[in-house]
Amino acid sequence: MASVARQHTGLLCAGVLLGLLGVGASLAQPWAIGNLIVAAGGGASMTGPVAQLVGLFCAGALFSSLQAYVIGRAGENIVFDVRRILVGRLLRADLTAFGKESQGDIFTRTVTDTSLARIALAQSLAQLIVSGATVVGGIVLMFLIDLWLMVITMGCLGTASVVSVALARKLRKAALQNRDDTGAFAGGIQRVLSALPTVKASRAESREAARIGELAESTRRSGIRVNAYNALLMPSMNVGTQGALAVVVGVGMAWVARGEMDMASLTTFIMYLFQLVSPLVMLFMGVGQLVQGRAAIQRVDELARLPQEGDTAAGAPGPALPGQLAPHWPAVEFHDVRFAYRRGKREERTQVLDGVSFSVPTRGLTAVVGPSGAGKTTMFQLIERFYPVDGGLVRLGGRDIEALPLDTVRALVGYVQQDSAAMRGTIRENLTYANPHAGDAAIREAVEMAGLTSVIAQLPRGLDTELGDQGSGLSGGQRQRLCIARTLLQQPAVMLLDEATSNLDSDSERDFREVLRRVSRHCAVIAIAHRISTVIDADQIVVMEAGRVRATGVHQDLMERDELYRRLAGSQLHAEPGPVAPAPRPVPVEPWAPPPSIAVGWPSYAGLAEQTMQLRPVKSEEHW
Ligand SMILES: Nc1ncnc2c1ncn2[C@@H]1O[C@H](COP(=O)(O)OP(=O)(O)OP(=O)(O)O)[C@@H](O)[C@H]1O
Repeated sequence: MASVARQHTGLLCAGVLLGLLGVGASLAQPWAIGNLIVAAGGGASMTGPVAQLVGLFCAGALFSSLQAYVIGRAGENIVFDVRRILVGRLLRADLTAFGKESQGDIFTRTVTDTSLARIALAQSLAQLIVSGATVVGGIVLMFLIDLWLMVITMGCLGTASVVSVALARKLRKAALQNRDDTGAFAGGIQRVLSALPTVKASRAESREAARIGELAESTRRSGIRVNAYNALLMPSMNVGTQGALAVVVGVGMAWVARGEMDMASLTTFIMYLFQLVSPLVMLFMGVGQLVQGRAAIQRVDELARLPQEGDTAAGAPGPALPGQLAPHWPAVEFHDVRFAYRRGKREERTQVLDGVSFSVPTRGLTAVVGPSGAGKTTMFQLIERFYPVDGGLVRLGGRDIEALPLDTVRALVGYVQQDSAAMRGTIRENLTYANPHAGDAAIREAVEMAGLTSVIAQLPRGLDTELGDQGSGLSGGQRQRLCIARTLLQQPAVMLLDEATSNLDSDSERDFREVLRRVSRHCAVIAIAHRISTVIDADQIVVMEAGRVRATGVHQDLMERDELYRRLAGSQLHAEPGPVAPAPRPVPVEPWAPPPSIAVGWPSYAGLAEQTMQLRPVKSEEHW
């Protein structure tokens, strides 16, 4: 934050300069009043002193309002830059580090803490400088009027300052605690709001209300502590100035009575003392705000230091587009890959992949099956390079993915996640998310391929229908197909489908198998499937168990030689109603011709759609 603030030094300095000019105008006012008293007492013309006074009033008002505007503007510029940088760093954050943070706390740091930091960096800092200058200027002028009255004043104010500094220290600690408590409260709210149906279905409203109530209570307690220290800070200064005023008036009047001081000097001194009260209060208010702001700045800086995805190959030269994936290399290869997740602040390791090796050809359907927790999704996340491998090698088109720019890896690989992530926004925005330049014809065809045409036709605003958070407004199956269409529009070289058929009924699943077959003629499709029937005719099936590849082969082959596969397939194929699954049929792989670029890497959608038009129209939403 400090480095961002430094970029706005010009505006900040201009604000401070205007403030100092305002200070000069205010400090000259008692002197002008002194002149007025002398002129009135001596019977001289008062026009000059009155004009002086009016000029100083106007200049003071003008400079202080200009200062407020300029400083406010600098503050907004600083917070804008900080938020822009923060958002960029959050979106590029390393997933392991990101996963350790509470999203509610991240939200609080990005929105509220940046605002508090703005107040501290711009307003409070300027207030401190300007008020400090007023106090110092006032003290010097008072010193010139009378040394001993000044010593009395400094004694009272000094005592009050010692108390105030001690209070400011305590205030900072309390403010930091309060910011952390507010972050935890926001995290609690975010946690339940993102799972509201689960909360209701589990009848956990009261429990959650109590839990969040406790977080709110902690925030209240630390907030009260902040207020208490804040409340003590200003009066401690006020007591000092009031004490000084009482002593100065008493002693000064005695000196005037004895003829040791003239009335005009005492009046000017007292006016300076009065003038000190407000800047002193502002000074300590500024200290309070700055102290609270420092706590916020500390939290913003911590967030900005979130580790980033390492793009070791960001500037690496060389081929990057699908058209340049060497045809003689497999699309994806795993060589003895080992990987462990790191959990919690202590980075405890959970070994998930333990020497995984297999390869996927540039065309055709590869299915990955295995019991829950075997590491199938993790494998996909490594292909997307969400995490670096701990050992071994993942290759894409024959190249180590660590040596490819991240952007290229993610352009080459399309990923339909297990939980079908859709977002708030229109259906069109969701569809074109990975390819914002997709035209209407391409959208229509991707929608047709994913079997969404009739669903969208029934919506009043069609593609422009707004979806709620996480794509609410569509059924689970429709959301899943929306994500498939989105990935189709991306035209990837490798398409990863994680349980993409889990929400489809058996008729729709049959149609989807047909789509898979079509798509797999144009790119490598890797599909995780719990339903063996979806991938029974895959060109290759990889059986995973406990982080290892147990066997690879085609259905019939695996039925004969792998016990786990036989068990998985046997229980499902016998348990599932409907027609017996067809015998494995190798997919005819079309001769490969390297497409020139990602944009044209796929054949025209028209061709693909023509072959898949026979997708069964959806009769009702329930069927999906
Ligand atoms: N972000 C994470 N942090 C820590 N451990 C994780 C994380 N994600 C997954 N795991 C662990 O890794 C293991 C493998 O998970 P993964 O999701 O890859 O399994 P899977 O085979 O896809 O399971 P399923 O078929 O149920 O989706 C599990 O034991 C899980 O607990």
